[in-house]
Amino acid sequence: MLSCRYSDVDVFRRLLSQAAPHRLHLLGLLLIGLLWSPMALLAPLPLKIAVDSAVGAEPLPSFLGALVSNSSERPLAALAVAFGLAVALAVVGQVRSFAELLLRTYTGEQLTLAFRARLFRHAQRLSLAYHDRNGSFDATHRILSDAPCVQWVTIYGIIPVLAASVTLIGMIYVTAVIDWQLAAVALAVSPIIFLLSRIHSRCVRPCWDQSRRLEGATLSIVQEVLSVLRVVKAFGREGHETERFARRSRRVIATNLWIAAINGWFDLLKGLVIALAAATVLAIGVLHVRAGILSLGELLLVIGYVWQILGPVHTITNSLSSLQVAFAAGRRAFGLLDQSADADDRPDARPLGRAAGAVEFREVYFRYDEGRSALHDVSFRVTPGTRVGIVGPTGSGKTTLVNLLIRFYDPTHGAILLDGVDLRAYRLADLRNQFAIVLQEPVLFSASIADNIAYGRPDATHREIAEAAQAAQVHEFIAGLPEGYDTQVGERGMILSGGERQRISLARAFLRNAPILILDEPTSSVDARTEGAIVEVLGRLMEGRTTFIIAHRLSTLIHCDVRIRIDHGRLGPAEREAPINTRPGVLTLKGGFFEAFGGWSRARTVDR
Ligand SMILES: Nc1ncnc2c1ncn2[C@@H]1O[C@H](COP(=O)(O)OP(=O)(O)OP(=O)(O)O)[C@@H](O)[C@H]1O
Repeated sequence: MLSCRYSDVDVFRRLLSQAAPHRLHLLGLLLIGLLWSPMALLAPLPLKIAVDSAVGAEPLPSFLGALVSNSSERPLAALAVAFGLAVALAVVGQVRSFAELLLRTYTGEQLTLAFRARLFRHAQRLSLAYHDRNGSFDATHRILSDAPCVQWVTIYGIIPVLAASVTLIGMIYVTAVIDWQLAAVALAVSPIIFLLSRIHSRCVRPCWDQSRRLEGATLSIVQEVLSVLRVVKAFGREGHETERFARRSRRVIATNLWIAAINGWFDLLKGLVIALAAATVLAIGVLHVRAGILSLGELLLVIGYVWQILGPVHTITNSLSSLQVAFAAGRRAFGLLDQSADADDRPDARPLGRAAGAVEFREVYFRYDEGRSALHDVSFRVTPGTRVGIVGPTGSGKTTLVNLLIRFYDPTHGAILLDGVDLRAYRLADLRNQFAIVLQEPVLFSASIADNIAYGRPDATHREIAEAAQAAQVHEFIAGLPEGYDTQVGERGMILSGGERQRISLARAFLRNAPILILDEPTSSVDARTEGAIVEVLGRLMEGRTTFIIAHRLSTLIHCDVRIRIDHGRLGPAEREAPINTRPGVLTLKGGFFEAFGGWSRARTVDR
């Protein structure tokens, strides 16, 4: 499993370095947390003063004794001191909590945002093969649900543990000064509690890993169904999908129940140890009061401190066990981050300005993961500006061929050359800049029409956007909309018709002005009338660009110079009627090697 190879220490170390840029905020939080320590030490004091000096006849503690000179006023003054101290402690405590809440929320959100952004950036760089294998929701879940682990570990893990540790030391010291025997009893439980916590963490760790994994898989059903809701509704499968979701959810519930049972058992054990310690302290304390070693107020003070000692021990052990869920999430997040990106640039990767557009496939073989071969010994060459139609039965490898050209995947064997250089030798970003893509199902984003057209060239001016829209014959339609180019198209452009969406994506390709054009069945989702208009636009778009157009309809191939056929991943024989256009273009076959030279005359092609 992708995420299980990291130890808790690895995850902890890496989360700390992820949080490092916010160390000042975290330090502030720690200081505010440490304020808790003196306040906890002072908390039982009003009760001691009230019992010993207001009810009883003990003098006030020396640092307060100077405030009261007349002994007849002492009970009243002691009561006033106890009252004032209780209110002051409560107010300071509330102010401290308020400041802590604000700083904790701010820092927590910043930490999560930074980690999410890092994961999101990396998820976009991962290969399509990774996303094909794991499903897109897997990454979504890691980005949204697992990224907060960075704040769980730092803000809800380390800081409470450090603050509680300091409080613990203070409490033990003060208790020991008052009555060392009671302090020793309280202290004796700590190792037992820590031991129980350690066993607890070991038991619960694999369960949390499983729970996070199952939760991701369950939520992926929601994502899948909502993204294809039209189909689900059309087939009336809402009930089935709900049941599928419920079935997976039941497994999550079972795992979480198991975790709750483990937590419950260990809490019970820890509670029992703590209760035994508190009862022992009470019994010894009462004996000490009877023996005159302690006053009643001091006993109450010590009992207060003993609870305060056990409180931090509880906080520390609880924080340590709840860190397990954070570590499980961290393992998943780093599992994603450690996947190597798409296609990493070689150290000596060469820059590429604007390619001429000569493309060569040289004995290319390709298979997806463990699957069967998708391309088999494909070799052909086209000169710049050649318009290549790609035909073949469904599943024959047409899309795979263009996916390799864009370097969505690398060939398993062989090479693809652009302008005579292996694609892998170029900087990936520069290489991808050479392409404009128009897909069968146009992809629009939930933004304005202008933003959608400028997607491939965000720096384009309004005028350039309008010119591209004119070239794609969609300007008039856009101009007629109440908000024109600022019209928001909704999620995936759903407020527009298929033909309108396709023209906008053609405008995007015009604006991109790339030397190589990839068209994947660009007319298959529109009606015959729209198709005619789009084919005309395509003709202009292809001019001067090396074009690969996948099509089933012959009418879409009308502007092609050559046509190649793929069958079961192999390049088929040349199509006799291939060069449909009058543009110079020719096909030759040399054994298995298929070439298309734009410079040859059409006459020779026909003669062949
Ligand atoms: N992501 C993938 N993972 C595994 N196998 C895949 C993947 N994509 C495609 N294939 C397989 O590779 C082969 C070629 O698929 P490809 O999509 O290239 O065919 P195509 O000719 O474009 O089909 P169509 O005309 O139906 O779009 C098919 O057998 C297909 O099942």
